[in-house]
Amino acid sequence: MKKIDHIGIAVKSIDKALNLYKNLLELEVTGEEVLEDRGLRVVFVQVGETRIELLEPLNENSEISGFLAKRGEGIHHIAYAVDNVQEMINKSKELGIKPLSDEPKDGAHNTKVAFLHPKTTNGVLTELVEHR
Ligand SMILES: C[C@H](C(=O)O)C(=O)SCCNC(=O)CCNC(=O)[C@H](O)C(C)(C)COP(=O)(O)OP(=O)(O)OC[C@H]1O[C@@H](n2cnc3c(N)ncnc32)[C@H](O)[C@@H]1OP(=O)(O)O
Ligand SMILES: [Co+2]
Repeated sequence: MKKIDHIGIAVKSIDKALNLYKNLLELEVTGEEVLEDRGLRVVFVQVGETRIELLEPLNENSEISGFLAKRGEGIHHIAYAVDNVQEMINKSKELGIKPLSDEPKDGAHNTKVAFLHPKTTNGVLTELVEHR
């Protein structure tokens, strides 16, 4: 599978952001999911073969709170669909790219995910996604 799985966008309010994606662009919006561990509310918007992932903080300790405080709303990460996240974590280390965990973690919609540190990926926080 070679495609961009989704583009993550940090927003203050998903409901307000949907004015663009739903009301203007009339894209299909999937059900919301709450990721308590990450402190996030997440909604996906289908765009052809890929998706936009809208990320809203549930609290000030969420995984995107620092980003919103420092940079404001905007593109947060790009996620690539891969066949095996664990293999990609191992391979990234061999290539000098720094994974943020040694093992995959749970992502939205029953996925396994890993992130690569933006300092080792040209300033772009990069996510690897494996659909179960
Ligand atoms: C699960 C779900 C799913 O898809 O299924 C998701 O996407 S969850 C999506 C949300 N979850 C995650 O992102 C989890 C993984 N992310 C992280 O662990 C962290 O956000 C992190 C390690 C990338 C950055 O955390 P940190 O505490 O180091 O934050 P800092 O603010 O100190 O950032 C350190 C340096 O990285 C830069 N930086 C931080 N965040 C980003 C970003 N999103 N894109 C590009 N650069 C970034 C900062 O500007 C700073 O650069 P400088 O030093 O030059 O100022
Ligand atoms: Co994501």
